[in-house]
Amino acid sequence: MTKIRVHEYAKKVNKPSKDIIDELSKMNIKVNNHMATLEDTAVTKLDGIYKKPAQGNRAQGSQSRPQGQNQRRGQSGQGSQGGQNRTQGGQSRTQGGQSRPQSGQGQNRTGGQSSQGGQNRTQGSQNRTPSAQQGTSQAGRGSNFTPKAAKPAPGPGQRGRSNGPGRGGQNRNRKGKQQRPVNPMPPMPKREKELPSKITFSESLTVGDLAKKLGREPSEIIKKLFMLGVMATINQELDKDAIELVCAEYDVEVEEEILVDKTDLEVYFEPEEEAKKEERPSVVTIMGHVDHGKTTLLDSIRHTKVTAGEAGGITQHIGAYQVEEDGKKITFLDTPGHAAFTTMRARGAKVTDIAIIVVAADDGVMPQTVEAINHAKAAEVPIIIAVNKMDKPSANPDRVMQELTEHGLVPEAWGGDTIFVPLSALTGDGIDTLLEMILLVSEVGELKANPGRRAIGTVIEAELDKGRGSVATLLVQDGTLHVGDPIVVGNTFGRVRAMVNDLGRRVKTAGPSTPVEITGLSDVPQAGDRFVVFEDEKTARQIGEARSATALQEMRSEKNRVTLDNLFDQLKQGEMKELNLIVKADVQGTVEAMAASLLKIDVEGVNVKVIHTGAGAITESDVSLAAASNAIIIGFNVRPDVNAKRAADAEGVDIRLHRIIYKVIEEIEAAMKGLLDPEFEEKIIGQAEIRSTFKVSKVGTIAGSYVTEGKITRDSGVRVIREGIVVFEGEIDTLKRFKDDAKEVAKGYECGVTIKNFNDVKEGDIIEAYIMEEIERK
Ligand SMILES: Nc1nc2c(ncn2[C@@H]2O[C@H](COP(=O)(O)OP(=O)(O)OP(=O)(O)O)[C@@H](O)[C@H]2O)c(=O)[nH]1
Repeated sequence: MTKIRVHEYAKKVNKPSKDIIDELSKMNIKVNNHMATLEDTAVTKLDGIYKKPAQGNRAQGSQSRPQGQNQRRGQSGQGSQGGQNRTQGGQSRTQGGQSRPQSGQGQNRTGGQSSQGGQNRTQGSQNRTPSAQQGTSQAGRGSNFTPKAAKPAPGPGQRGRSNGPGRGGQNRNRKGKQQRPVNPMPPMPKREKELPSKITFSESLTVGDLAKKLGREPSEIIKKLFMLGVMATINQELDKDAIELVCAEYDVEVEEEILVDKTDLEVYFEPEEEAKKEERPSVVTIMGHVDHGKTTLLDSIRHTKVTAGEAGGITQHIGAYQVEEDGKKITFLDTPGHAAFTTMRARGAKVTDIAIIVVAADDGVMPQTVEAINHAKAAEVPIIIAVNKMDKPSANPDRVMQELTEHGLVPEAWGGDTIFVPLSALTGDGIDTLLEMILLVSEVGELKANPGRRAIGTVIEAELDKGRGSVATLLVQDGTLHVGDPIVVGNTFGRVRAMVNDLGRRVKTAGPSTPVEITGLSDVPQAGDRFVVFEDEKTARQIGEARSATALQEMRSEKNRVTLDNLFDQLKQGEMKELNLIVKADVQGTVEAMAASLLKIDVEGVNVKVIHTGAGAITESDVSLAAASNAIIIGFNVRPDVNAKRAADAEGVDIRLHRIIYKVIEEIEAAMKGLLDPEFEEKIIGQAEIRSTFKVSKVGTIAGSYVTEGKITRDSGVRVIREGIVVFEGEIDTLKRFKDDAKEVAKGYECGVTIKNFNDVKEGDIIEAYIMEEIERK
């Protein structure tokens, strides 16, 4: 009888593998993970547990979505009865409250204050664990002054006073007023001021400020501090401890307001309460070496799984797509290659839950396979190895396994825990198993999100579309995105005007792990940018505008990227020992040839390192990889696409475009030696129309002209254009306004021009003036 694995058993009894593993550990049967095989005895024991309840579960399970969800719920708190879950949530919230005492307590307090102040306050002080602790420690520390402290131990006193009448908070004001006349003249009137139940501060407060917040004289606070062993003056900044000590004396709750930078989108990515979370599809990235079949695999998965179910659906490449397997969804990021993965990571966005690394069985582990593995490991993302091209006669999966073992990925067949799936992206064989494995790994990962919250997520792709304006594919990572939502995406903002899913269908909402293409943004964001939905458009606009302003500023101040122009300086200053290059060319052969020649460059011990190569246009991912690793991009017979260009400008990444290989090598060598010639770019500054000509002996032909555009300057270069053809190119000899020499003549004015070594000007000719501008060094 063949041994059954944990996950297989789990599937059989319709339970998450994790449950099975837990049960096994209760039975003292040790298993490493869900891939472990089960002894017959273990199976029998498990059967004892699962055979009966399994039925019940199944019945329950079948109500909604299959397995996972129900199981998981069952596991955490018996299913769909929100009540229990919620209770749990409450607990976790309280827990959360410990780290930030405010939240939970704050609620109690506020509620309390308005209604029955006294009671709640008591409750509040019980709750106030952290400060209470401090209170005790302080009491301990300064036990010698406890009696004194007890006197103003104003808490009770205060309470007595304010609550004395036993009426609620609503009387407070009146009470305050009543009290004044009662305590006629004597001490300080402020004494009568009622203590607040709670004060807030951020970072620190001066004694004066604290006094104000407490409605007490600064001298009183200073005295208190003195009794607590802290010598302070009115302008002294008090730290959190001191503030809490003083407030504890007054029995006033303290809340430290953590100053949140509202424009920092990361803030909104704070973890959610567990209770509201539901299972969400996993997000998968496919990586691997060039030509190992990433694209084919992505297409193959998509075609077998999507079009089958969605007859007539025209798949649309929006940068990600979803397929369904076993009734569960899986989201694939459609931009293969770890550059895309790096883009996200370089921006701090953790998008991928599982990395599929494709290795061609006939080619084995290649440099980019290793890179991909390293990327996935660095991101702590579980890896599944897809051993591709199994249909080829030369396929040698054992070799792949062997080679990967050297990189710490040991197949479970050999006692390790890495999942290897042999498949053929071309024929489709093995793809189902791959999808099953993905579901398995995501099940173990317990991926959850709360569809009820406002959406947050990451930009997968974005571009400017002629007709639709800014178009961005967003991956909703938590919450649900709705049409009409006010949204901040990276440094842009807007309202979600329309949403289209990966099947090209218009949708109104998009839940967790769903990719959608949206329009309605004010500008084009960048891949890897975060997005956050806000409660109203005004907030979104404010935050978006603030972010774009800071981004602009940062861009201006950020000049330390390596470029060929500053390369020599950086090398000289010893800032760099290595020159990182990314090489893109039109065909793979050229890429390799170029990379090889570049690696041969040897200038004074500086290492040239080609960190990435590829055939095809320079993409935004190349740029972000360059930005992340301070590299220069070299393009041979290729151009950056629109997004790449924009990203390069924004990130200050140097892209060098060439058509001749030795020029590339020469340029890099020259740059390393500091011999790069300054680069100039022609800039057309104006145009004039010749309206009449005068021959003047000794001077030549003067062109009586009218400046129609821009300006003509004395030192500009000129071209004479006749019927669209350049008939002469040279320099201005003289430029006059009436009789006087002019330095420049602007649009709308007439002038007389003579051109050096050219007298054949004719009426109707156009003089185009240009200057050569040195390109700004980065
Ligand atoms: N025989 C066979 N060929 C395959 C298989 N998968 C992919 N190929 C072929 O391998 C070549 C490269 O496949 P791609 O999917 O373009 O590879 P890639 O990894 O996306 O390549 P890059 O985009 O250049 O990084 C293509 O000619 C595919 O037809 C497979 O399972 N079997």
